Amino acid sequence: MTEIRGFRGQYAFLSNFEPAVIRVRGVRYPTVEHAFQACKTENLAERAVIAGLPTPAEARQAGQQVTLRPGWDDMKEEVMLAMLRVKFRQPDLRERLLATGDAALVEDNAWRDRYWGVYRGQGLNRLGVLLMQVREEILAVQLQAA
Ligand SMILES: Nc1nc(O)c(N)c(N[C@@H]2O[C@H](COP(=O)(O)O)[C@@H](O)[C@H]2O)n1
Repeated sequence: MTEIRGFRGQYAFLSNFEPAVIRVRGVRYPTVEHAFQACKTENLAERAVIAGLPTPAEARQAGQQVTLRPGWDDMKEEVMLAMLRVKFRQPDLRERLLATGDAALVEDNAWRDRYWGVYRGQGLNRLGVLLMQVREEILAVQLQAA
């Protein structure tokens, strides 16, 4: 099976750090990373601060310091999936995701994240798995409509 390993270069659009406007409860976030990190808290003031941060790296850092909502660990995958569904509703991004065909999407990373990605060959690759799920969902809708 073909594998897309590492979301860089022509596949950088798969990264949560890439620009993609996401709206959650009326708030505009410039990337999935901003939106995901903001969803860690129910505190609207903290969410607003994250929404306004200039880079996804800063949003991620801010997300480590928010008042964590109860049960976050159990809901984080659902939240990530919801954000990715919104991101890939955008026609250009949807087409680029579909163009990856049936390639395995692997968030191979250098930042030692073995939950959302794979580091040095080991990891759950949950981001990659959720991206493949969104790709399947889009394809299923297209096939139904055909
Ligand atoms: N580009 C990048 N740099 C890092 O340092 C990262 N940790 C990531 N991973 C992304 O971070 C999000 C998860 O954040 P939490 O660890 O749950 O706070 C998720 O979007 C990963 O893809 N990326």
